[in-house]
Amino acid sequence: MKHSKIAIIGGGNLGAAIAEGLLKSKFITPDHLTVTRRNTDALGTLAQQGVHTTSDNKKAIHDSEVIIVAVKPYNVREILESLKENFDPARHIVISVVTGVFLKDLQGIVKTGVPIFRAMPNTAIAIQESVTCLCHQGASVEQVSYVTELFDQLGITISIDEKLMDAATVLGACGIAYALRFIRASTQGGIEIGFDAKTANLIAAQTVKGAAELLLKLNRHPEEEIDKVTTPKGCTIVGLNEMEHQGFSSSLIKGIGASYDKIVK
Ligand SMILES: NC(=O)C1=CN([C@@H]2O[C@H](COP(=O)(O)OP(=O)(O)OC[C@H]3O[C@@H](n4cnc5c(N)ncnc54)[C@H](O)[C@@H]3O)[C@@H](O)[C@H]2O)C=CC1
Ligand SMILES: O=C(O)[C@@H]1CCC=N1
Repeated sequence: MKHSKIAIIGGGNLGAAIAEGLLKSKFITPDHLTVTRRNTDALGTLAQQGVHTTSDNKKAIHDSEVIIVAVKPYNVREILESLKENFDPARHIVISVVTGVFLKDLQGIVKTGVPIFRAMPNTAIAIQESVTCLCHQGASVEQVSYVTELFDQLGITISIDEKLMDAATVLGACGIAYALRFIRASTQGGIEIGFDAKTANLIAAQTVKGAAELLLKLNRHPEEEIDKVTTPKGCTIVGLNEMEHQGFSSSLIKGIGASYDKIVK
């Protein structure tokens, strides 16, 4: 599978981000990658790098072995059903990043026998910093290893039970927006206490990056690192406690629950 050609059906926010990440990682050369979209003008940046861009999904599938489906959940059935006869179970694998659409549903709309993966990355895949949760049905050991290697190039990959895929969507994919909102709020606070917006944003973003790296690189628990910052009677604990009085952790937990309910209910 190593030198397989890849087609991304639906070069929108996530599909284009996956393409960018694949190119940056050099997992694939531009001439082995096709990205489709109804309006291909929006794929100009990829086309300039040598990626095939087209609105012809049938040709994209014909020219590729690995088909990444990145269209909206309400479009996926109609699009895949119209392409059913273009799949060859002996040649193709499908990777769906579509939220809330189960392997068993995909199995019913993709041609019988085609191995199917569900992947849940986030938009940091464009810079090879995604966390991608993965599950599959009907794939060989070689295919699983290929797909894992593909997403490993684009961040970290975690193999999960499909029943956790909705939770992965919320924590990992929606999580990018939650984290960015935290940075935006920090920036606004930073401006109130004296920084210009650009400097405040830089300090807030690098601080979040540093905090995350303390956990990822040193394998620490958040509270262990928080203890090191909270001087007794100091300013950090006063700020943190005020945030908690205002519902900081509670609002985040409730927001995660609300996002989850939106997918599953
Ligand atoms: N945006 C995100 O952060 C994440 C999105 N997802 C999932 O990925 C999927 C795509 O999401 P987005 O990229 O945000 O949506 P999007 O709307 O930006 O992208 C979908 C693209 O599909 C294209 N499209 C529609 N019909 C088509 C057709 N017949 N042939 C080819 N292309 C067609 C649209 O023009 C659009 O560019 C969704 O199912 C979403 O739930 C999953 C994880 C994260
Ligand atoms: O908000 C959404 O529906 C999609 C799923 C994960 C990220 N964006």
